[in-house]
Amino acid sequence: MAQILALSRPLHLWRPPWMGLASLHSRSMSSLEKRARAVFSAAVESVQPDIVVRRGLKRDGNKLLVGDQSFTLSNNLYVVGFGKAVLGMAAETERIVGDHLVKGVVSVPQGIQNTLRNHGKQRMLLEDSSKITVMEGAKHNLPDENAQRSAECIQELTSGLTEKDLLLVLISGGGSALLPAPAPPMSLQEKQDVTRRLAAAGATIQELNTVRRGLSFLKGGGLAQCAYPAQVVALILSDVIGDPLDLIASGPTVRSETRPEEVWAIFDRYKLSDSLPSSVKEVLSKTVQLQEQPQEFKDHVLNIVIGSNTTALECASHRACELGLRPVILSPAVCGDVRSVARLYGLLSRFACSPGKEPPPELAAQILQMGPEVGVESWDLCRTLTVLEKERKEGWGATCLLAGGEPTVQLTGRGRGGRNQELALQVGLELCGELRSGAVFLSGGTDGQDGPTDAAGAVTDGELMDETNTQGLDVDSTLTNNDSFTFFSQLSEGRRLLMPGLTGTNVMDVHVMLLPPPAL
Ligand SMILES: Nc1ncnc2c1ncn2[C@@H]1O[C@H](COP(=O)(O)OP(=O)(O)OP(=O)(O)O)[C@@H](O)[C@H]1O
Ligand SMILES: O=C(O)[C@H](O)CO
Repeated sequence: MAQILALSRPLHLWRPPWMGLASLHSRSMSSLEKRARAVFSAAVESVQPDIVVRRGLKRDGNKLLVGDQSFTLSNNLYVVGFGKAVLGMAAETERIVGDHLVKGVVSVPQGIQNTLRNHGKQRMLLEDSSKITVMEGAKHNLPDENAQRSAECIQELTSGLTEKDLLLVLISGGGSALLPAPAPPMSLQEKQDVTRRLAAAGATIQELNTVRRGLSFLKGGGLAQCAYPAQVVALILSDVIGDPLDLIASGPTVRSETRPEEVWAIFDRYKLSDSLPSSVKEVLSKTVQLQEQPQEFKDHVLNIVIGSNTTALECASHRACELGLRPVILSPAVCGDVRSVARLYGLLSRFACSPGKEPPPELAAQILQMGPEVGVESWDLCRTLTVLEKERKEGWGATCLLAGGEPTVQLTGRGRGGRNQELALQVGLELCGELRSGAVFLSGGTDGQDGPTDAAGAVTDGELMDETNTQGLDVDSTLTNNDSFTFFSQLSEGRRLLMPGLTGTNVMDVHVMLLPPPAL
């Protein structure tokens, strides 16, 4: 039972008993902060490329077991892949089924082999004897000539397969830019310009990839079409909310019914329709005759998600239990503006930690009202509130609230930062209200990068403003300039930054909020 210290400060500076003096405070906070970081590390570890491939591919002699299906291996195996995590996926695939592998081609980000080597991630690299050709490209995540050559090699390999062959397709985030195949007569440059303008206009990944599918002959099921009549098995590491098979890397193995009018509607929404090259209009004017697929064509493709944000949160939850925390998963689909998401987390921390027998009655309604704004379903919010209420009453340990997704930031400045660092800062401000509950918040990108910075995210708590004011930093100008990386780099020598380095995986962002029990 925590020692109850006499309330020797004005109420607005009140701190719960477990925080006590500064030295005790830093120790208890470092304990909570260390555990938040450990939970995040467990989340990232659980979706490492080798681990997800081992989870998705089982070997039983000459049988390859994927999901509930079994495929016969007889030196008939081919591998293609494209995405930021695909090199590690290919390395593990070759360790499992390399004895039946004829050949393969993977399209991976420019410079990734050196980066992984420099990060000591040898397990994510192919052996010198590998039968898989590694092709690097798509610098800065933009489709370029190198990536186009990779796509041509992948197309050439898949187009030559027969019904006796088995094609493993490894797919992860960043795959769209690594498999560029503009439908003629569009040029790569024209496709690149359209993609860049749409992203700059604020198009969501769903909109972006719907357009990409409409303008590419390999996306939207085109790759599976090339491989027919070979058996296709796509192993997918999802970096899109809801794990939509037809949108992850623009669904090259998922036949999509992208109609021209869908694409035009997106161009109209972002006011690009009147400034498109004629080649785009020509591609979209070709009426795509979507014949009813023969059943055997549908049967020849198996798409399976082998890792996602949900996977990461479930493993984070187990780690939280091991660390003496009580986990509750809110949702893997958090989205919307970081300010709204921060507001939700602030309300949830008050609901869980405000002193007294019951939470303030108005909080539950305010929290439920925010659901649509941040992409969280009402039943997920109700379930979470029920758990938080129950844990208030039992109050034997801190609650570990887990969530994931991909919030957005309206960029108004030219500073250096990322959505995870900006979210952590905004939540820190929420936690600095009159209730100093001792809550700790962490937001991190599972790929180890947050925006164009070396940080994955940051950790904040109710002491943030005291620390900031003591060190003379200015939060308002930081937020106006979207300069969260500079802010956290300067604050306490950067100790609040999350710096795991390149992780080799990507299942969007993970949010961890540790909520100590309320004082009675
Ligand atoms: N200075 C900044 N402050 C806050 N957010 C920023 C800043 N610069 C960029 N961003 C946000 O970061 C997002 C890009 O994040 P990031 O580079 O981590 O890629 P991503 O969305 O994770 O995609 P991928 O899955 O390919 O890594 C942009 O959508 C932008 O909103
Ligand atoms: O490559 C892409 O399209 C994005 O990472 C979404 O999967």
